[in-house]
Amino acid sequence: MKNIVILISGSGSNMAAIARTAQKEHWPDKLGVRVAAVISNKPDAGGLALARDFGIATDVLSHRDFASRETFDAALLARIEAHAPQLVVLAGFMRILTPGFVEHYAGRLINIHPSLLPAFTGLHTHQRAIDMGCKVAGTTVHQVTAELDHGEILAQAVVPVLPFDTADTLAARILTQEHLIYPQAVRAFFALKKLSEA
Ligand SMILES: Nc1nc2c(c(=O)[nH]1)N[C@@H](CN(C=O)c1ccc(C(=O)N[C@@H](CCC(=O)O)C(=O)O)cc1)CN2
Ligand SMILES: NCC(=O)N[C@@H]1O[C@H](COP(=O)([O-])[O-])[C@@H](O)[C@H]1O
Repeated sequence: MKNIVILISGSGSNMAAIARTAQKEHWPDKLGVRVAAVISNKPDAGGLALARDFGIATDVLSHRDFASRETFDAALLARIEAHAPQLVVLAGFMRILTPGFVEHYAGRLINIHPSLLPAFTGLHTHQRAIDMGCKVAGTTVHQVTAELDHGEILAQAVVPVLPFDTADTLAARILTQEHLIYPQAVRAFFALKKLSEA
């Protein structure tokens, strides 16, 4: 069985979209792939309850309990390794990961970012797009590298920015697209991996 570990910090709707797709498409039986665990750096992340509803193991490791990014990342890596993942998925995980952590998972660590990278790296992407007068916005699935939001782009989806959009209305429109492209990107990762091993 090939394991996926998903890291979250909040509501976990992208995690749930992946778990729901895995369930609906019978990934464990058909692909030999399963979501083995969901790990949050926030004890109150709503996504933890969602994961439990899917019968997925959950874990919490608060970054506040560590003196440095490096020590947090080392402890996080140990928790992830307990599930021996072939793929680590960041889904609303809101911590910048250290180069050592990223190096360990190079090529099998992905993220979804709510902008059309390379535009609007970092935070508050929706408001920044509105403030700039963008007519389109969107979301990007990318490989995670040490440089924030700069890894190889794997998938993107575009949405219109409407005249009276707020950050919340734009975020909701983007989220709908994220729930479609992220599960597809995860499935494609394993399909490509299978082809490369053939
Ligand atoms: N080394 C990398 N780490 C992470 C990446 C990446 O590409 N390389 N992607 C991010 C996800 N992300 C945007 O998609 C992102 C997450 C968090 C932050 C950030 O500034 N975090 C602050 C804390 C913010 C908070 O706790 O609310 C921080 O870590 O100090 C920017 C972009 C995941 N990690
Ligand atoms: N920089 C990272 C970032 O902002 N990620 C964004 O957080 C949301 C998570 O929602 P979810 O917790 O419901 O999946 C998603 O829109 C994702 O693109």
